[in-house]
Amino acid sequence: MSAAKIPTTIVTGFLGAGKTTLIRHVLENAKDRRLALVINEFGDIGVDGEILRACGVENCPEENIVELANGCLCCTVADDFIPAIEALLAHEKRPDHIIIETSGLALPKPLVKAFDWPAIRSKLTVDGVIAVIDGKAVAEGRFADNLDAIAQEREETQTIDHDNPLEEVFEDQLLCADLIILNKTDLLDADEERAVTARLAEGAREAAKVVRAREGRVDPLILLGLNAAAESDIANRPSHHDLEPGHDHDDFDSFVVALPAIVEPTALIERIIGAARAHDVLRVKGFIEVAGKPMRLLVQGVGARVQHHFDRAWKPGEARASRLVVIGEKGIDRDAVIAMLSQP
Ligand SMILES: Nc1nc2c(ncn2[C@@H]2O[C@H](COP(=O)(O)OP(=O)(O)OP(=O)(O)O)[C@@H](O)[C@H]2O)c(=O)[nH]1
Repeated sequence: MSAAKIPTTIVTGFLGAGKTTLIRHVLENAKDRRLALVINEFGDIGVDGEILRACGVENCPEENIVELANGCLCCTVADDFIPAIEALLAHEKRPDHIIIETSGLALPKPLVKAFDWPAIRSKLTVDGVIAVIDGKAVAEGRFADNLDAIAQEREETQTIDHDNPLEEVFEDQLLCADLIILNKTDLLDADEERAVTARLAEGAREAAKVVRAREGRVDPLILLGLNAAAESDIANRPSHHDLEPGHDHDDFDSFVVALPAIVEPTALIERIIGAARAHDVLRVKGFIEVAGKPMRLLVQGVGARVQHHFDRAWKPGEARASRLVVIGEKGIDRDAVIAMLSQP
């Protein structure tokens, strides 16, 4: 008997939108299914994989978590993605469902296309593309272009061209989605939420539903089992890059800042906020050693909104390195950011 295709969910969404948070919620609440994860990050440090491994849930054992750090899955489909999937399928127990977290800068469409390749098509199907949206970032105009103007341009010229690289990535992710999670609703007032919902509905495919969420808390029954077979529906998922080659993450830059152990988290958080404001840092994340503490400090910044908490104890023998990955637009003043973050 030939095995049924394994449903695979692609989770897309701009840097810091809440993809890892959403996946963590799925891991903790879909215990009836054996899950596998493929996690792709733009920066050099595998922070998302670390966070998800730290959940330690039985339905997603460590061997089922594959990390593809330092790259962008959409550009390395053949080199990285296919071998990762083959390795997952080689395990004795096949996963019931695979979840792929793409990097915040990845375009989902090339990945969906890979599911149309014979080697993958016979084994997997794209159950759905889920776009996680940072509602506050949209409300603040982070990806601003007037969606009416975009729709009109698309109608008139069949192309969508923007100066703002953030917007192109955001738009591509939205246009590929079967389901849109409007996340961070706790940061939106009623007017903002109405406006953002309307903009998402305009920018997305007609079939895509918008579901509101806080901390990615959405019932896995809503997220998994969409049966979209997106690989057979690629033509209906327009992209900025359909007519022009090239990829937007050339417009972004990432680097790692190594720090000594800190004494006081608040002072570091203030420095990160200062650097984010002064140099338009898009994303900061990493683990920090706090002198005298047995736990590692997880630091997460999305723009100037920075959160931190101790996520788990350092393991015996584990290098207690303090490293933050920083992502900004190309041309970000790397030295100035490093100097600001490194101040004693
Ligand atoms: N206020 C608020 N913060 C949230 C919510 N969901 C996630 N966050 C925070 O946003 C930050 C980024 O969340 P992640 O889940 O790491 O986002 P991501 O999309 O995986 O980020 P990248 O993989 O770096 O692109 C973290 O500090 C989260 O705690 C939410 O609903 N409300």
